[in-house]
Amino acid sequence: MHSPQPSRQKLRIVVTRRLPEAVETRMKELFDVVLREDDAKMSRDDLAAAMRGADVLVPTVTDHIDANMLAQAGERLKLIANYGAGVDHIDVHSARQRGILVSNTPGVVTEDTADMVMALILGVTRRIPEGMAEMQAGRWAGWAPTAHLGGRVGGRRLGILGMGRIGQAVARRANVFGMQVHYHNRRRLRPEIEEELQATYWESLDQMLARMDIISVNAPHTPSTFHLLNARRLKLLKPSAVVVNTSRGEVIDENALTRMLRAKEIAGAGLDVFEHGHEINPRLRELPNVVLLPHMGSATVEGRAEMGEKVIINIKTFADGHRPPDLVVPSML
Ligand SMILES: NC(=O)C1=CN([C@@H]2O[C@H](COP(=O)(O)OP(=O)(O)OC[C@H]3O[C@@H](n4cnc5c(N)ncnc54)[C@H](O)[C@@H]3O)[C@@H](O)[C@H]2O)C=CC1
Ligand SMILES: O=C(O)C(=O)CO
Repeated sequence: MHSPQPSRQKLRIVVTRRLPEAVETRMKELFDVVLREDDAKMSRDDLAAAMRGADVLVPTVTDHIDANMLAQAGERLKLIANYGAGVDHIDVHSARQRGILVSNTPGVVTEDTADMVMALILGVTRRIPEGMAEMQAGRWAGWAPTAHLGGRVGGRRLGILGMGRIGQAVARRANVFGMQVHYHNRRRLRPEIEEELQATYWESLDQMLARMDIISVNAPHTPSTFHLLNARRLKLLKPSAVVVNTSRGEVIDENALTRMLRAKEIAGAGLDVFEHGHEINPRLRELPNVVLLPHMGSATVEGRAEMGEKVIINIKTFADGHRPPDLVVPSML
C-alpha cells in the first residue's frame, strides 16, 4: 500500500519524551533520532514543530495529536509510532486521511497493567493506604480484632468492562483469587476462551453493573466509550460496589463518580487514570475510600523497555518498506 520508504538512516525520528536509557541508546544506534534532553511534556507549539521536522514521530499519552495538529504537520510526517497501547490522544481517523500511519505497543503492557488492577482491587477492599497512613503517622496501637476490617475478595463478583488483552489478563488473576468473573465487551468471546476464563458474558452493560461487587474498566477511550459509566449507569451499582479504572479516565464521568463516593452511594474506587490527565478532581484526594495512582499501570522497568522495543520494531519495519506490525486502523477503534 505504501511505496518503499527511504532507508532507516535517512528517516528522521523525533521522540517527544525521555525514554528508558537502553531504548534511547538502541534508537541512536539504528536511526537518525532526535531525543529529548529534559522530560517536560512538550508545549503544543513544540509538538507542532517536532511533527513538521519528523518522518516518524514517537509520542506518548501526554501528547495530544488532534486534527488541527495533523493539519499543521506538513508533508514529511509518515508514521506516528506511539510509545503506549492506548491511542485516544491521537486522531487516528485524521491521520489516516492524511496518509500518516499510526502504530502502538499492545501486548507488552498487558500483564503489568492487569497486576495493577489487582493491586487497586486489594488496595481499596483491604484498605491498604489507610493502614499505611496509620503506620507512617505512628498511630498504630497494635493488633485489634475489630480494627482495619476490609472485605474479602474471594467469592466477589468482578465485572470486567472491556474484555480485551488486559481484561482477560485480569480475569485470569481474578480466578486465582477465587472471584467470580463476569464481563461486558463489544464482542462476545469465543466459547472456549470464555470457558478457560470461567467468565460469564453480559450483553447488557446496565444489567451487569447492577449485579457486580467490583467493576474493572478495561475498554479503551473512544467516542463510543466516553462517559460510558455516566451518572445514570453509576447509579445502577450497588452501594457496596467498588470501581477500578486503569484504562482511561474519560470512560467514567469523574465528577459523578466523585459525588457518589462522597455520598457513599458507591463504596470505593481505585483509579490509575483520570478524566483530565494529571489534573484530578481535588475532592477525590480527600476521600478515604479511594486509592489514587499516578497512571503507573504499565510502569515496570521490563514493560517500559519492551514498549521501546516494540516502537523500534514498528519503525524498522516501516523503514524497510513494510506495514508496521502494530498498525492501528480506525476500524479497530
Ligand atoms: N494504566 C495504564 O498504564 C495502561 C492503560 N492502558 C489502557 O488500557 C486500554 C485497554 O488495553 P488493551 O486491553 O490492551 O486493549 P484491547 O484492545 O486488547 O481491549 C479493549 C477491549 O475493549 C472492548 N471495547 C471497546 N469498546 C467497547 C465498548 N464500547 N463496550 C464494551 N467493550 C468495548 C474491545 O472490544 C476490546 O475487547 C488501552 O486502550 C489503554 O487506554 C493500557 C496500558 C497501560
Ligand atoms: O500504554 C498505555 O496506553 C498507557 O497508558 C501507558 O502505558
